[in-house]
Amino acid sequence: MLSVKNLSVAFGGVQALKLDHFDLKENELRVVIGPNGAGKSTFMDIICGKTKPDEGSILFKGEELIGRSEVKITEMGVGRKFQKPTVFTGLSVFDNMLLGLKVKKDIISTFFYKTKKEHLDKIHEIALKVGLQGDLNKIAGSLSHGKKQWLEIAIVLLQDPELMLIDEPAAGMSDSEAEKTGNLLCELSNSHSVIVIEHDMKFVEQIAIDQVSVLVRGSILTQGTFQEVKNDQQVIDCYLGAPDSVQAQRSA
Ligand SMILES: Nc1ncnc2c1ncn2[C@@H]1O[C@H](COP(=O)(O)OP(=O)(O)OP(=O)(O)O)[C@@H](O)[C@H]1O
Repeated sequence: MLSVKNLSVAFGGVQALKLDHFDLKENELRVVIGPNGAGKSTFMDIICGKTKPDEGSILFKGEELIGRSEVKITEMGVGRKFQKPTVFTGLSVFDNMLLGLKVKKDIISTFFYKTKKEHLDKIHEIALKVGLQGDLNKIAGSLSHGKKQWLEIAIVLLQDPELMLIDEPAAGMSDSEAEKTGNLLCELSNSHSVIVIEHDMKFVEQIAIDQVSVLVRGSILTQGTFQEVKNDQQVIDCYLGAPDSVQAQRSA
């Protein structure tokens, strides 16, 4: 599904990413963890075309992503959810989802657009999937932080992505919202490939049904099951044992 080779980028002389290789299988859920500044968001920014790397290759279903625009990469089937919700807070949940639909958006099509039954069905199906079926008429700005995040995930799903990139989905959520989000991500991985960046190790444990990759100073330090990674002395030294890690804060 995704094959990354020799990917690197530096910002003003600071090497933000230097990945030898990174592979993701179809319908795999990969969690990427690592300290602040390790290059996790930069990695996702490069995959989705937001940041241009200095060198490297990213093959998505055999096609090169490097050099393509963000719009083209989205059209190819890569969806990105950023950490901070970016929904239109003055619009209803339904209207936010309608705007997220994958439909022709040139001026003529937009002017003559009428909501089609298949689009309505799709909005309702995805609202049900993310747990927003009872909130479609609510103003998005009135939703809890957790529900705003689910709306963001719904908007990504409306683009029919095959690969979903999800940045810190559980940040700022209550325990019950985080648990529901974890269940949703595991369910989504039955039909999508998913890469999740996360700091919260309790949440990582819930969603780490496949492999966890540990990124440190722009490179993969190690990769394995949750238990393998959690007990890896290098990971403890570089990340989990650090005084500012979420793990440390939770057990303090
Ligand atoms: N646009 C940019 N311009 C300059 N430096 C950048 C830019 N984006 C990222 N960096 C730097 O690249 C490095 C990697 O940052 P990145 O945000 O990818 O890390 P991260 O692992 O996602 O961190 P966090 O967990 O705090 O979100 C950091 O040193 C950061 O300051």
